[in-house]
Amino acid sequence: MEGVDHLAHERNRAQFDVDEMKIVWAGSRHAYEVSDRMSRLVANDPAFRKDNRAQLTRKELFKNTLRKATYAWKRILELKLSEEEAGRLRFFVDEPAFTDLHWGMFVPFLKGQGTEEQLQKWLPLANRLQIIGCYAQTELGHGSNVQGLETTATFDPKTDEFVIHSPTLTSSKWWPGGLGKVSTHAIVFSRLITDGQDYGVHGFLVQIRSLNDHSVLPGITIGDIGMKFGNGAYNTMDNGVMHFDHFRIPRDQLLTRISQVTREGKYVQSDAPRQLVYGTMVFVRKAIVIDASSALSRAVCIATRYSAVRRQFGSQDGVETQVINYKTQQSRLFPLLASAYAFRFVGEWLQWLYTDVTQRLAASDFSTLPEAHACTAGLKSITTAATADGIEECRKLCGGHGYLCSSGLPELFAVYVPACTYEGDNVVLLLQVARFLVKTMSQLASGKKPVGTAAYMGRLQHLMESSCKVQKAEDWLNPSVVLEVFEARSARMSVECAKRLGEFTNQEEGFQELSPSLVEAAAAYCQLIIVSKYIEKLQGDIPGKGIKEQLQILCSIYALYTLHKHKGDFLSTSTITPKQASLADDQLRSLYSQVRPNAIALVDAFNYTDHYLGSILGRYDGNVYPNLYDEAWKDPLNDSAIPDGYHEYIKPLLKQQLRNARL
Ligand SMILES: CCCCCCCCCCCCCCCCCCCCCC(=O)SCCNC(=O)CCNC(=O)[C@H](O)C(C)(C)COP(=O)(O)OP(=O)(O)OC[C@H]1O[C@@H](n2cnc3c(N)ncnc32)[C@H](O)[C@@H]1OP(=O)(O)O
Ligand SMILES: Cc1cc2nc3c(=O)[nH]c(=O)nc-3n(C[C@H](O)[C@H](O)[C@H](O)COP(=O)(O)OP(=O)(O)OC[C@H]3O[C@@H](n4cnc5c(N)ncnc54)[C@H](O)[C@@H]3O)c2cc1C
Repeated sequence: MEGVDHLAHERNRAQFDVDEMKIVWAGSRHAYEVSDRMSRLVANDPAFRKDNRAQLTRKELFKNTLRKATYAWKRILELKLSEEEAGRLRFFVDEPAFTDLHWGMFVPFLKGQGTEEQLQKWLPLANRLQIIGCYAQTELGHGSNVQGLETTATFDPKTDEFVIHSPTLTSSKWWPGGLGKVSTHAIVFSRLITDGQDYGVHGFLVQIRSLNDHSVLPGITIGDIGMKFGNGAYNTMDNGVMHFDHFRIPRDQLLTRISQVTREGKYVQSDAPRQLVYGTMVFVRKAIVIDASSALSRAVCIATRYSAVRRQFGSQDGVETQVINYKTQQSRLFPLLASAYAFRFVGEWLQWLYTDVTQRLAASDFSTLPEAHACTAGLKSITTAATADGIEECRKLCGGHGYLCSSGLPELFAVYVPACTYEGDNVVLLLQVARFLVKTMSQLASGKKPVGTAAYMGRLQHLMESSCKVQKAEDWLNPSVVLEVFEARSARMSVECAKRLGEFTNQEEGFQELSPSLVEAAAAYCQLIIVSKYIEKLQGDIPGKGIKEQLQILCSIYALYTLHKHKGDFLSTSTITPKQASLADDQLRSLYSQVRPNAIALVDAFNYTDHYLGSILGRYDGNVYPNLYDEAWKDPLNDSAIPDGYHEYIKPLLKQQLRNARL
């Protein structure tokens, strides 16, 4: 029954204007129009077909990715797309490729660390893809510990060059995407050594392959690091290994916005903090938070549509029940739907914070850098962990069919999970947030007023003594009650950690010992940010029929579900009583019932094409079964009724059994 909308009855139940919600989700009418246009452009072009990825060998897969990435670039030039349009086009092509690292890390690092002269030389080449760059920071022996990197860049005043060298096996660059087979250039993080002194890690621009025949330059060894988790998935990317043997580059290829080496070999540092060398990581972590809402919403869209199509067990009128009507299904699915919206809005805020800090840095105001680092690191950690778990939960919500590649969920999971590791392991990043909190607490004692997301710490005494006012379930719908409860829980966990840290004579030893609790306090702070930014968003003007009401319901679900999941924190800090926790659960159930009639429309608001979703279970028209059935026959195993290997293995086996039976 092609052409029939099996979910039409669900769409007719919606109590809000879906088209207006699409604009809220996209961030603005302009952003919506760009996304909508780019997603259709990709979906309607057969060159971007992706449904066969799981069946391709690594070599076929990789070549196919090169074809798509270069074709996408050709279309970008032909259509004269803006930077924004080009970014959205690449997003909807939905295939990790060398271009992600070129545009996502190489170019931003150049822009952030290069001087005007360096930008004039390199940026036009990079912007026209006349050179292709990657970001070579991580090594075989060190990833998290950036200060522990071993590659050296030793200045040779005789030739006015840096000598890039990998002194050990563990100093080999290991993981950079785009390095293995494609990039012509790399940002290579190396320890700067001049005049016998080691000045720590700096970024160097290094040409690694010939621009004539793509051969690796003499003195460098490069390869791909091998297959990664899942079929298809992230194997479209050539994550690479690179070893240097005294490879020479000109002195002006040290990217020198924060420090320089003079012709004589003197190291000169600017006034800017050296942490600015980590600036690209802040930029990408912010992008990863926004990306988390995309990945989670995609999985939720599939699971929600399929849950409305799927029926199991009878009901009184003889029609089987849609699985979306089971309270357990709702209690697993709707918090993920709410989280997708919550991550979207915190991502919007993070974008604002990033723009703000960038403008301040340009004016040599470094005061908000620690907060920007803590927020990007912490929110990257919380949102990627919840999204990875959420995608897997969506697979389970789709029962057996969720395990088929044609559901789109296995590949989405395999592509997504490394987000918990890349751009900073999630635990390592939460420990950075914990350091920020401990520092903020200690500065309180010296009278420094906390600002931004830590401003609530200024009301510490009140938050330590306040008691939650909830008496009935509906009281949990009051945003100021919810906000204060999250503030009190976060403040009390931080105070408890600080108090216990004070019992150690050696602070660093105490930090190591208490790190599991510190990570929990850091997570509480990040969840508070997500809840508070969502509440702030609702205080603004949000036009459109029923839009604000739906967003309020989802905000309450995100907050109360988070409270439910971390009940132990709220109870052990005496922020709420067991009775209040149980009232929160009552309120949650009631909220789930309010989401139910709007569920399909709320996922339609993501405006994903069937091409982007890549899922038979998540099809817009809900016509799942015939398509699932047809898809099975396309598997190469079904090319013939008798499989390869029958004559070799199965036939002799059956013959043997027959002989044994006769004996
Ligand atoms: C590309 C995407 C775009 C695509 C675009 C296409 C469009 C599609 C859009 C989709 C987009 C997404 C898609 C994703 C695809 C991704 C592909 C995979 C990419 C993966 C790339 C990578 O994977 S690339 C390697 C990343 N590798 C790390 O991530 C190492 C972690 N490890 C550290 O990050 C540090 O090493 C660690 C721990 C802080 C300790 O640093 P440390 O040793 O120096 O130690 P300390 O703790 O002592 O820190 C000393 C002081 O620095 C302060 N500080 C520290 N960091 C700071 C910072 N960043 N900014 C400011 N301040 C900072 C700190 O707060 C202290 O401040 P204070 O002294 O005042 O207290
Ligand atoms: C798909 C993918 C793409 C990548 N792309 C790039 C790229 O383009 N360029 C690039 O340079 N790198 C890249 N990386 C590397 C990535 O950034 C690192 O793997 C990441 O930063 C984690 O570092 P690690 O591997 O050293 O983990 P480790 O630090 O070795 O982590 C191992 C375990 O130790 C724990 N741990 C480590 N330190 C501490 C601590 N201080 N306290 C408590 N626990 C700790 C961690 O929590 C983790 O459980 C990529 C990685 C992946 C998976």
